[in-house]
Amino acid sequence: MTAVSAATATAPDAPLRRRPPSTPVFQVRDLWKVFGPKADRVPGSPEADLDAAELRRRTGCTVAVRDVSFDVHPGEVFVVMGLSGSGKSTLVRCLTRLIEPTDGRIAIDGEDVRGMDRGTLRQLRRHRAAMVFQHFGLLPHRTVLDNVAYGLEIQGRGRSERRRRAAEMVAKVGLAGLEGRRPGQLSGGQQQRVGLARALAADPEVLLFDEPFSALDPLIRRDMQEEVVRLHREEGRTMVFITHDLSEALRIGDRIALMRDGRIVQCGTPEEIVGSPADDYVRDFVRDVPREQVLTVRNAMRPVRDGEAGSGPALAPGTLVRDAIESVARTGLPARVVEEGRCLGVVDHATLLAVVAGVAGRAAA
Ligand SMILES: Nc1ncnc2c1ncn2[C@@H]1O[C@H](COP(=O)(O)OP(=O)(O)OP(=O)(O)O)[C@@H](O)[C@H]1O
Repeated sequence: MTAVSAATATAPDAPLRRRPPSTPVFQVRDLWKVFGPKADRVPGSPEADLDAAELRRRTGCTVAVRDVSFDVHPGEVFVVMGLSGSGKSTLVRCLTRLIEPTDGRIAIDGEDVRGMDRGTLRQLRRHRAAMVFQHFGLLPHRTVLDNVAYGLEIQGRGRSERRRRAAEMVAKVGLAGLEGRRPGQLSGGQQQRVGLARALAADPEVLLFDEPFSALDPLIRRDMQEEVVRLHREEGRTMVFITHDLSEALRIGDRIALMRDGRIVQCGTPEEIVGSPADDYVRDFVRDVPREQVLTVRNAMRPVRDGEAGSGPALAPGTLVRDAIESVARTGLPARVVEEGRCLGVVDHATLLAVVAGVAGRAAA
């Protein structure tokens, strides 16, 4: 079984920067990462538009990230999703220059990352944007508590503070009572939780997860996804999460960047990606998603007809179609979509079925 952990540690007096409220945590503009000889000649050149095999044949280079721009907002779970080889890991490693970008701009809290010297970068990775890897073992001879405290130890925190904070984090991830065990005495899911607690103990502003749960069996995986969502709700910490699993992305993401061949082909909320795919590739990607579990009544409703505004159950615009189906089935009446006392529209059997059948736009027309 694998475990997660985080790059942690720094001097105890390191400055923790606080950004003005509206500044994105990460701002990425026109970012390229090209592997191979003379890589810096590729971005923006005619060769950059060649297909991967031809580019490799002519230049020996691979474009892993291709002219990518996006923002990560404070407090959101931003998911980078795509098939194997689409560039997810390279992109996220570029954010803290674990991989050196070839071209483009990256800012954290408005501060230029590409201009940072080595010391500042180390601070960045340890304090501000900690990476939680899938294959990053816990220390086998240390207890759960000491594993969680490890990052704080390297940060130079005092023993009592370390133990207090580590115990807090162990409880937070649901492992209270197991503090004295060693990693080998834990299940895979429990080991993941230790890794998560270790990352949280260091209190980074952003957690960067690289497929942390992909080696777990489906039930434990689901458990860990819920754990991440819960921690996110409780703490409001910004998270960037890589996955190749669409259902995982839809479950945990506030927004999803869908990558293909190094490009972001669509960036939006789960509802935008499933409800309004940007092209045939995205449409194909989300074809099998149960739409009623992602789309809300705001996008399913039709205009109100005479006499409807005062009857039927009232639903908030953000209600999932799945839940609206239950209301309509239970009452036998069309449901009103109500916001601040105003009826915005109505969902009835036909509009809800149209969502399930994937013909919602056509039915509303
Ligand atoms: N060090 C490297 N040298 C050359 N090419 C690389 C290097 N690292 C990655 N690549 C290539 O860059 C592309 C993107 O790889 P990357 O690992 O970022 O994709 P990914 O979407 O994270 O894939 P996976 O889900 O399999 O981890 C791939 O074509 C890969 O072969």
